[in-house]
Amino acid sequence: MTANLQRNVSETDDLLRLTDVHTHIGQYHILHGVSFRVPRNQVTMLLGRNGAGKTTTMRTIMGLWPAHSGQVHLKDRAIETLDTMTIARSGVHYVPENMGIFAGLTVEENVRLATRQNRFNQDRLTWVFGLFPALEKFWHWPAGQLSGGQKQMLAIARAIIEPCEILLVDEPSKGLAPSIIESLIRAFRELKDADTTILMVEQNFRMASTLGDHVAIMDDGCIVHESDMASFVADKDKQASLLGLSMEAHQ
Ligand SMILES: Nc1ncnc2c1ncn2[C@@H]1O[C@H](COP(=O)(O)OP(=O)(O)OP(=O)(O)O)[C@@H](O)[C@H]1O
Repeated sequence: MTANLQRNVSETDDLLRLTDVHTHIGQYHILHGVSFRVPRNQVTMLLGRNGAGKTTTMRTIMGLWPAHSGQVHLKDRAIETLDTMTIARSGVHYVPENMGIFAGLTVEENVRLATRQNRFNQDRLTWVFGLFPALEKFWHWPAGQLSGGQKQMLAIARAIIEPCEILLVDEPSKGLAPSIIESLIRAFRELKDADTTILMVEQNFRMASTLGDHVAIMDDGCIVHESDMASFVADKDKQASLLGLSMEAHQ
């Protein structure tokens, strides 16, 4: 099957799709016509050098830095003109790079605040505890006292405590020890097995290549490559030319 044909067949099952998106931050034109797809029930990795525009893309999808032009489709619905709250309510949940947790509140309070009606669905909470047992253990601790890895787990738990269509996660492995990264990889794998669609920005190549099904590479505010992860991992020359030494643990 040719690449084009493959693309046409699978395009019908994109959960999220960006088409020619331009974003300005103040006077700066940051995204220059970004187009890529996030297939349903897959993990899509958004990779690229520092300053390529990955976080800006995530924030644009969430409406935090609205697109100046272009389209963002969630299934068949155009969401690029919606406000952030409406986008989140439509099922697009975001774990920002700074994690966005409240250090002075307990783990429980942090997760409770992320529920729609200030109460837990017990089955969902049990599922989250299964993914991140440390959160159950430290349920009544102030979030500020958690380790870096546990804070990341709390940030993800807040994003998945309510069912979502797609989870956006910005650099979850940043600053974490290898053993913690391995446990995050296991948790994301379980999420994926539970049919969660994920778009992730990641600097750790092992995490990106192990978890990713699909990959989009950014450079200077544009997408410069998009393919399935397996063929990108197999093409060492392409990795070197598009990513250089920008990723940790590059193989
Ligand atoms: N608030 C801002 N005001 C002006 N320019 C900004 C702002 N935030 C980001 N930029 C610029 O936008 C470009 C893209 O930044 P962005 O954070 O999206 O890149 P990134 O690929 O996520 O980088 P990194 O991997 O370092 O996090 C960079 O040139 C950055 O300097």
